[in-house]
Amino acid sequence: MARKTENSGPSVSAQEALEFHAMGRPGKLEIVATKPMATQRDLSLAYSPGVAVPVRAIAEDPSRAFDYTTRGNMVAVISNGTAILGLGNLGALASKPVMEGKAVLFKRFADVDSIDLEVDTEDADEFINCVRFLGPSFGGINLEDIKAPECFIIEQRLRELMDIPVFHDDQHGTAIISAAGLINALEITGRDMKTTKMVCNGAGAAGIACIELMKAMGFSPENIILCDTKGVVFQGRTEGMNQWKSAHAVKTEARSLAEALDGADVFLGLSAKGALTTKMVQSMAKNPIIFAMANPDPEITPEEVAEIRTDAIMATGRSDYPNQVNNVLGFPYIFRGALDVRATTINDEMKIAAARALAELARKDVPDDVAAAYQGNRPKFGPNYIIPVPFDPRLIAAIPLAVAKAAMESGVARKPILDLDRYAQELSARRDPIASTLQRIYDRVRRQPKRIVFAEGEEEQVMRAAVSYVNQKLGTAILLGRDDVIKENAKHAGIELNKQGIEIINARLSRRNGIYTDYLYERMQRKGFLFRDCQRLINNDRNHFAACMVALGDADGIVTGVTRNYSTALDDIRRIIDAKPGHRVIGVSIVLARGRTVLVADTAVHDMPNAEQIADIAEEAAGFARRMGYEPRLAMLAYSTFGHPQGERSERVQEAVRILDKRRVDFEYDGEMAADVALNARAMAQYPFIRLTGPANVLIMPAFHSASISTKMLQELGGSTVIGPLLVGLNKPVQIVSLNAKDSDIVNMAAIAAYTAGA
Ligand SMILES: NC(=O)C1=CN([C@@H]2O[C@H](COP(=O)(O)OP(=O)(O)OC[C@H]3O[C@@H](n4cnc5c(N)ncnc54)[C@H](OP(=O)(O)O)[C@@H]3O)[C@@H](O)[C@H]2O)C=CC1
Ligand SMILES: CC(=O)C(=O)O
Ligand SMILES: [Mg+2]
Repeated sequence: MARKTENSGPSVSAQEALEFHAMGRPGKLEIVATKPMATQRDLSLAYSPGVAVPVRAIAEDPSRAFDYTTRGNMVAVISNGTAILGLGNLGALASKPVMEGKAVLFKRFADVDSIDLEVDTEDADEFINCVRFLGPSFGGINLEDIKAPECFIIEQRLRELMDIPVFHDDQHGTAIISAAGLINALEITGRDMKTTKMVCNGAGAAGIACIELMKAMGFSPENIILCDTKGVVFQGRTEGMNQWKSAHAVKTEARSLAEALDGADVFLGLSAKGALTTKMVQSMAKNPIIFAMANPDPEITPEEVAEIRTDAIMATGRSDYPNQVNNVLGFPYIFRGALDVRATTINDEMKIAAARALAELARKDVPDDVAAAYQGNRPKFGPNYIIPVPFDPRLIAAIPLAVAKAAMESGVARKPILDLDRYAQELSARRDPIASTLQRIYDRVRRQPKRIVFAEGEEEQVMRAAVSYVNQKLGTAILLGRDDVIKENAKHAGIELNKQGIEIINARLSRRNGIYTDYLYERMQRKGFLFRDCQRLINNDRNHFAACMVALGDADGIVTGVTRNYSTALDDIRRIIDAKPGHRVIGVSIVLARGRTVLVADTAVHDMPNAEQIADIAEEAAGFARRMGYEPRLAMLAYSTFGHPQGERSERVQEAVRILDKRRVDFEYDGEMAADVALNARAMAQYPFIRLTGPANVLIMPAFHSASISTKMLQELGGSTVIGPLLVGLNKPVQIVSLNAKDSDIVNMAAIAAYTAGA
């Protein structure tokens, strides 16, 4: 039975939420140029006089706007803030964080560019008049958080006036996702749509759209009873009615929700917390299907249902129970498919196709690389798994493909896709693997929380990271430092440390101090260290103390580095923690650039590795790539490609390749090659004998300096995100952040340390 999952979704404090939105550049998105803007020539092309040429071309043929402007991949998220989430009418400006949030989810999940527009009027005509003229700017319009019944009028009029998709997500997104869940719930309980009896509680934006879609899918209108605050919407009712409710009024003797539910198969809740009672659930048919989707609190909790029935299939809108019906499963992918065929609208066929594709995905076996998105529990189609989770990486290929196909078949695609297999591949390439990798890391740590030492516990960003670590239910955060200094600094920064899961340890006062000193002395006595040197290090140096904690099992991992440079911190740690037997300690950086992720090694440890060491680094990096969920394709990089031009440094890399050949390793690798050949399929095609099946996703650098210089340049000049270097190959999990690391970097590294601490 569906119960709240332990170590469920992250809980965040109000302070964290505000800091998240305020940090760096306020808000959640920025505009980035996709063309160079560096030279006079660039400016002449981008703006006057060059820009006049596409202007004329578009004036002659409007479809050219898709070739020369952002229109084809750009969606506006538009609201007037009259029904912000479940918070009510708080106005256009207050809705901006939600709309910015949707804009970035579009990008994150489906690589759709998006911008939020908040329109400050509650008058439907004014709103329509404002939005109707925006068509030239966008490929689609996502209306959001506009209250019923105005939302129906607004959407209907804009659909008539505009030749691009206009889609109110609170209506249709909800309808599509709940339809997908329902298709599967019916299948599991052996029901037929035509004869299934459904009661929908809530006759607003979501409720009305849901039952309209259900009817379009095959439910019999006479089997669906709609209820609102006044009870059943029956034919002849006059109180609290409007034309949208009237359209679904049925002939029935039932007047209350309780009466309507007697013997019903399905309850769809799109109303309010607590609207469904256990008594009503008791009266439903065998194997009842209960979707209690009110947010944030459902109409009835899964626990309440479980108390009285064991045969129910239960879904909610929340992430902390199985079967989450959430619109993020839909809108990015639905628009992706619609944009890719330049659809004029999102019609019922496309909605139904999305719902069916979503439903089908839940019935498929979950492959390894997807199982991780499910917190390591490989879900199996059944009552507790009727719908995929938002982080399921298969969604990006499955849903847009289905939507695009339906658009073509129903005649609303202006640019049909001829090669659908190729389209499916292009869709998969859009997925951002590191985001799902980090999510997987967080999810697993949540299931197996770990004690992580935050060695520089007196630093403000470290304290914030520790709080975030605990709030995200990743485990216990141990702050090393002087109790009074930590508390004073925390007070000054407004950080609340007084919570379960945060421990403060003062090395000098710790009862383990003597044991750690003995341990360090044992290891260092023949390396020129006196006992008193070791005592001083344990008392004064937090890295040494932290490393002893981990070495002797008092903690699971360490994160450090904000007050020491990388190599000093690593030297401190290496006095106490060795390499894993048979492994080499290396640094791997994860580089995310334009939706692409590559791992780069060795970015931390070996200054000028010899051929044997380069081969070891390659093996270590390939193993790490697999642990992160990538099938490695390694390029052994040099300034030359397959012998040209010749030089001693390239020969070393060639030798490393021969060593890997002899070792008969079980991953793809080749080299030596230059970075452009490794990363660019066209450049690679000039070498038909190459053994890589595609562009490399792991780059093995010939030396530390090239690794360090290139990753830092990518970060500073290329706008790439670089995570790491992550330390790989140590016997205990330790991660060292950079001197200027932010709290979010520190938490990521703490989570990675916890993840590599294993089960
Ligand atoms: N899980 C998901 O993905 C989503 C969930 N929702 C949830 O659905 C609910 C409704 O949202 P939305 O349609 O946008 O809101 P609207 O304001 O448009 O509609 C609300 C409807 O619910 C009815 N209602 C409210 N309280 C009760 C009650 N106690 N018993 C019966 N009916 C009630 C109202 O009745 P009346 O007409 O008489 O006022 C109205 O018909 C919210 O809780 C929202 O969180 C919404 C979108 C997505
Ligand atoms: C989920 C959503 O869109 C809402 O609650 O409004
Ligand atoms: Mg909404």
